[in-house]
Amino acid sequence: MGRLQKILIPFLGLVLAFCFYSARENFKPEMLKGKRVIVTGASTGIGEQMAYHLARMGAHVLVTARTEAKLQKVVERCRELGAGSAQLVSGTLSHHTLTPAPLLSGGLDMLILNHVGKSYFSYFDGDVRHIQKLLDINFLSYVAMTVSALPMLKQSGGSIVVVSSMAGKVGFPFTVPYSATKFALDGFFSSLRQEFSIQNVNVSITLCILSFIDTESAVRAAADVLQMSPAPKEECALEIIKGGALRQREVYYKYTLTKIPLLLRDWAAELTPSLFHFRNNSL
Ligand SMILES: NC(=O)C1=CN([C@@H]2O[C@H](COP(=O)(O)OP(=O)(O)OC[C@H]3O[C@@H](n4cnc5c(N)ncnc54)[C@H](OP(=O)(O)O)[C@@H]3O)[C@@H](O)[C@H]2O)C=CC1
Ligand SMILES: C[C@H](CCC(=O)O)[C@H]1CC[C@H]2[C@@H]3C(=O)C[C@@H]4C[C@H](O)CC[C@]4(C)[C@H]3CC[C@]12C
Repeated sequence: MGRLQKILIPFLGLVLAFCFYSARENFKPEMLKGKRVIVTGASTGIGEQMAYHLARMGAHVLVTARTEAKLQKVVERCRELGAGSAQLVSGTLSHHTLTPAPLLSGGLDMLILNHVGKSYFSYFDGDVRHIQKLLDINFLSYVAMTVSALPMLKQSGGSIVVVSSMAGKVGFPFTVPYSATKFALDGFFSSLRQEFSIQNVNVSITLCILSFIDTESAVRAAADVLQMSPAPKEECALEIIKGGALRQREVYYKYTLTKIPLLLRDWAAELTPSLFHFRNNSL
């Protein structure tokens, strides 16, 4: 890396950090009051905490996961915390999943795609079928739910929030299948965001790039191997909601060194529409 880059990259990072953090001060919890929000993967972990934050803000919350008993407890807690309403839909999410109907009868303001299938934190074992299954749960079901929810979100001028990972922006060892699914999310939703911008579709897409978070599944899988402490899931959940409510393109949580060079790549994406000739917003 040249001398100029050694000066430029940290400086750029500081400038962007200022922009990033100053925007967060515009968030007000009342932004979510009365809003209709679906949170997937909300029976535990970050999704469960997002449901509770949304409940405290007075949102109408619909939570999904496979384990109905856990979801029932989350719904009860949401009602105690002041949710406008709290509902659940239980079942496996896969590529043919449609967005849960109950809440959609009244419309939808925010779709938070958060669920994740079980994977391992060790060397890739060559199991292609596992990757196929994980792509279905972690990626294709996100696409299917987005397609199904889009008419409602266009009507409300709503938001899509996609929970991804630093492992979906940078190749880490021991996360090969999982990382492939998270990179796919970046490709699909970052490209879709560019099309929404060209076609003036008033639906925001927020990609959330998370570092190591102290959920039971992640700590169990990786705490012994990693040289870093996991960040709190409660704070992480709130940062995701803030980013979606402020219609930010990307939310990074936690802020780590690997973020700075990534911001340059994010900027590069902004230049892509200028590479095309458009006639009335179409090719
Ligand atoms: N924790 C971390 O360190 C990091 C997490 N992330 C991302 O954050 C998000 C949440 O992670 P985290 O809270 O740790 O995950 P958890 O394992 O704690 O929760 C996963 C959720 O997804 C649900 N789920 C699992 N399989 C399916 C399925 N086939 N269909 C529908 N729902 C399913 C689970 O409920 P049930 O089993 O009842 O279905 C649960 O509610 C994920 O997208 C993850 O990739 C990103 C970076 C770091
Ligand atoms: C070590 C990484 C953070 C480095 C940085 O912030 O600069 C972590 C970033 C993402 C983590 C993985 C992840 O996305 C969740 C997985 C969930 C699994 O259940 C097990 C753990 C993870 C592979 C987790 C491991 C640490 C990260 C790669």
